[in-house]
Amino acid sequence: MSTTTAPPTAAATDATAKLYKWAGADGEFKRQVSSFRETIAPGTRFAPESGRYHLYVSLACPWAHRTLIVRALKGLESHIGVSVVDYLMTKDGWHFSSAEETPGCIPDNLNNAKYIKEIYFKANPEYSGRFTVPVLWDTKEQTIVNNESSEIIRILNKEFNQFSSNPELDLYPTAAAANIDATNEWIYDQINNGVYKSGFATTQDAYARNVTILFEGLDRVEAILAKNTYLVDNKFTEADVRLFTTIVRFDPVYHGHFKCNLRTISHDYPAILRWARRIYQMRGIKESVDMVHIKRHYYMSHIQINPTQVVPLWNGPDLDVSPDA
Ligand SMILES: N[C@@H](CCC(=O)N[C@@H](CS)C(=O)NCC(=O)O)C(=O)O
Repeated sequence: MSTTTAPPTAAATDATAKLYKWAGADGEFKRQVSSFRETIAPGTRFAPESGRYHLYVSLACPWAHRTLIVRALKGLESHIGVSVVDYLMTKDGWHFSSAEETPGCIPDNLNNAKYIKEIYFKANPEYSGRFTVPVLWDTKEQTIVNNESSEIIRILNKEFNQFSSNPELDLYPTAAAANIDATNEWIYDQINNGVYKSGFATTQDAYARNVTILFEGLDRVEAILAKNTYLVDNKFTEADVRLFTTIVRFDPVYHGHFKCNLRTISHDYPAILRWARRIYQMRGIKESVDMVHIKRHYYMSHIQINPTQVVPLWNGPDLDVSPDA
């Protein structure tokens, strides 16, 4: 098979053009660096307050899903509001729909935006990056505090304990911080972002390299979870949350849509499956998993890789089964 397939320039559709914008000239997908990187802390411009901050999320997006999970685990639902975009990403990006139009959606009742990009322009009229979710919005300063999920989950974990119904849960304990950071690094590169690097690769070489590295990462996780209940120090931490949102999408989406098909979680990774079931069954987590949004988003939005927009039937393994079964 050719390893140097050229982009179909003349016949390129809008969607195809977008795909090639995501991948570099070397065929490798490059994820943009997030641009709003403030934190929330007492005595600063962004002080912790109940009802002041708002999350803009997609139920489909694994990065946004992390923030919803931490919000639920920490019991912050009545202190931090949420708007949920439609699963379909159009050429103007994420947009809002009513719950009647698309069940699960929560329109933007704060800024009355129709598109997520309006939130970015409200925060910075000169903004020129991608319009990604999650977004942590400050209703007082009328700006975006942060749009990087890995930082938002640390903010939610630590800065709202006075309002939290579960303040004793610490997903990033100091004693485990170095191990969590080290684990996050390779799991992000090989797995969380690895599925995208496989699925959005535009050359055979880039795809084959990344999919191989991805499965080496999953094998490494399987070996850890065969001996441990959780990824780091045998305690449930943010490292587990960050991986969970990728694993829950793996068989129903990444295996087919992103061609990550060397193995499945269901059949080939029993320890990962057991771990995923344990997490899925924690309080508040299964309610955050919306397979309709997840499957339709990927299969219907990325028309450059699925032009028919047909969505496969299978939802992946049954995560309601007891992890000890
Ligand atoms: N680094 C960001 C990545 C967020 C991200 O890439 N979100 C995707 C959805 S899964 C998005 O909104 N993409 C829109 C775009 O790139 O135009 C984070 O972890 O928060």
